[in-house]
Amino acid sequence: NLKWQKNSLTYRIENYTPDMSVAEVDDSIDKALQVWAKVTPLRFTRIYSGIADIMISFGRGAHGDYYPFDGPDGTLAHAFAPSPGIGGDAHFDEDETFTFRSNTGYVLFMVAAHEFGHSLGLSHSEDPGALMYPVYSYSNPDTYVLPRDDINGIQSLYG
Ligand SMILES: CC(C)C[C@H](C(=O)NO)C(=O)N[C@@H](CC(N)=O)C(=O)NCc1cccc(N)c1
Ligand SMILES: [Ca+2]
Ligand SMILES: [Zn+2]
Ligand SMILES: [Zn+2]
Repeated sequence: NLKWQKNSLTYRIENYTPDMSVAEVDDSIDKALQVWAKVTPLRFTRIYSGIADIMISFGRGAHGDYYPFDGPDGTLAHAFAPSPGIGGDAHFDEDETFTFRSNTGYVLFMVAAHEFGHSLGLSHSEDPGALMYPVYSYSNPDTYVLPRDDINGIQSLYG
């Protein structure tokens, strides 16, 4: 499945990382989804039980799928392309240190925004300035603007 066949998607935060407060995780996830909602007709609704399109969880090592995490650094998170079941789900490696706003550790907002690009059907970009570039880089979440390459990518799917 290249993309979601609906514009209204649900998400559920299944568990939390001890690195940040609940409010900071909630805010990071919400802002990361808004990055994509701002430039598409997509709308995200949070649910607190049952199965959401985008199930969000933190885990370490083997965590229930065929893609075990690898300890600190390396893979920070992964997400599955649109499809029923695990499609859209985003998993974050608990062996990383996630932060809210500081640039020590990985800013959860940045990692989540990247992962949700995958959840919506985007693959990696070769543009080093793109959010979907394979390698993490820090940007201030309060002033973050989605790069043109990513806008073009997501609007080619949902524009
Ligand atoms: C082969 C994949 C499972 C790698 C994995 C990824 O791309 N997940 O979406 C990943 O965690 N890549 C690291 C690569 C690295 N350690 O620098 C990453 O930072 N990806 C997340 C990320 C976050 C924010 C921005 C960007 N550009 C990339
Ligand atoms: Ca890791
Ligand atoms: Zn996983
Ligand atoms: Zn990625």
